Amino acid sequence: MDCSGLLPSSRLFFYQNSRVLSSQLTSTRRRTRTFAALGGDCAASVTKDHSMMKIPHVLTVAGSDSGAGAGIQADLKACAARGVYCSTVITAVTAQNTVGVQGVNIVPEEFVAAQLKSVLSDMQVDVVKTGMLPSIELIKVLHQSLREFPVPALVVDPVMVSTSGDVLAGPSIVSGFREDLLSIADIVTPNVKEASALLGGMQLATVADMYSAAKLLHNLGPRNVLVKGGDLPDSSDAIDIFFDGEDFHELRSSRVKTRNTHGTGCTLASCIAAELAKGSSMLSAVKVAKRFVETALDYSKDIVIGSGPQGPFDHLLRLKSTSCHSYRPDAFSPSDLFLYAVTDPSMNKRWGRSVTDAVKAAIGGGATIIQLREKDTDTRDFLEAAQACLEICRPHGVPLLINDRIDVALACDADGVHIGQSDMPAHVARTLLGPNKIIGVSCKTPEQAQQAWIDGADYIGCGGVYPTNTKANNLTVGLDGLKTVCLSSKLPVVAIGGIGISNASAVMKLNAPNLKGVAVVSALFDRECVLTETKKLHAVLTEAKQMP
Ligand SMILES: Nc1ncnc2c1ncn2[C@@H]1O[C@H](COP(=O)(O)OP(=O)(O)OP(=O)(O)O)[C@@H](O)[C@H]1O
Ligand SMILES: Cc1ncc(CO)c(N)n1
Ligand SMILES: [Mg+2]
Repeated sequence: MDCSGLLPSSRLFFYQNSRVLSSQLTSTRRRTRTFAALGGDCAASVTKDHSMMKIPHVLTVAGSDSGAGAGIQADLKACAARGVYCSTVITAVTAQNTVGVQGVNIVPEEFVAAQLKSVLSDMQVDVVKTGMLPSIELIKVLHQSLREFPVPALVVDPVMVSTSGDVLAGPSIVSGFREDLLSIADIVTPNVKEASALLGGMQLATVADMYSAAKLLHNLGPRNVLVKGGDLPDSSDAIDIFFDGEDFHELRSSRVKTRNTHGTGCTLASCIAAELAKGSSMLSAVKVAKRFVETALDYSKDIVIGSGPQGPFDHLLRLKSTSCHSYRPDAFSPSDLFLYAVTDPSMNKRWGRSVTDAVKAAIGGGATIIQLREKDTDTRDFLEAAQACLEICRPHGVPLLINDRIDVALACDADGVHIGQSDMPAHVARTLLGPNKIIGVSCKTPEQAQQAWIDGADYIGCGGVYPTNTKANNLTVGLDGLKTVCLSSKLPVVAIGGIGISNASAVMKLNAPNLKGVAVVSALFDRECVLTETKKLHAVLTEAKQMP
């Protein structure tokens, strides 16, 4: 199919030769035989407007993996994880899973050409990364497109054999790589089997062989070579050999013990491309990419996806925290504020109990949300306490919030934070924590409540309602102040400050529809039996709720 039919011809003409040079790729040493980039015109004028932002852009030309561990899907995830835009030209659709490759359907040449033209004629691609190129004809199509639409850099991952041993591009492809792509590649990244195939079947069994292969491959024309040793037999480290034509670098990382290594090669190449698009030098791009793969493998070593011998890993380092053990279906429900327990290390110390025992007892008594307020606790101890408390809270579906410390909340993947007026602004916390975490803000006035809403908070903590010893120099707002804040905001409110069994009912009788509960410290934790006190308070609140 001819894609020019899709565009008005004048527009197509307009787009031809539209290129913006970005990053230092263009200013670094480039051989004349690599693609010379053309100067700007219409697209350049767009990016000259300083209110517009040029986004680093990788185009991957690769195959689809239905299991989404490798190929196009790995490339998209790797670029997303590295903060780079990724467009996609699909060369083949594979039926693939953790067992192996069950089928390959090659996309017709004309349609690969059409995809290439669509992307390259319009979008400002910084780096093209190639993966599965299953026929010599497709290599020719790519070569031709890159002539027509030059790009600043080309990363060639010469995909031939997957780690599962399945052939993704037959031996006839070798001449295509050698004749058309290697000479224009800024880097080529074969695994040991692919390096062997590109070198006519050379034996590659040791690290020394990888050095020799890197040198011989460099003679075929790429500016840099990375021979990847992920599949090197009998090696306890994951060793890759980088050669830039002058110096060798032996890049080592510890070998992560995991079955989840499907797509490491695609990910590594995409990550190299992403770093280049951001302006990195080649060696630092390769080092960052290798560290990224190692980190992602280590994070994902225990996850189970599929039943075959080789599983995918988690590029975004997110899946474990949303697994069935720890997933709370609702990010935040205002009814969680009903009986809000706030811990205090000095009270726990006074009564000789650990924070975990305190949290267990509070949940046992009916607390609906827990806030860890570990003032003056070392960061390391705070994090350990938070991790231990999360293990208690999660099975009960009780959210755990961290007071003040966004870093601790992020580190332990807590359910959210509670922040005061002098802590980090709520909108910054929201950016750091993402859309799903709970953010509560202490407010004493309608203005502060308004700001909390604007900043994306989930609830307001309003107080001190009554005088309290827990917080020094705390201004008491009283029931009137609480009511004013409740009426001024759409956000759910929890009342705090000097509230206990004797006065909780009076607070709830305020009858503001968005007043959802009370937060308590001393009334639960400065007592001998947390369980009993929590139960009593729960009963009082339940009764108050039932009153007309
Ligand atoms: N178990 C592991 N632990 C740490 N790093 C690894 C491991 N396995 C592979 N790597 C690294 O991952 C990168 C990709 O290497 P590998 O040799 O597996 O590529 P590949 O065979 O092309 O991958 P695939 O075909 O699975 O996409 C290399 O940097 C390699 O060192
Ligand atoms: C589509 C595709 N590309 C690359 C690889 C290499 O891992 C794979 N398994 N599948
Ligand atoms: Mg591998």
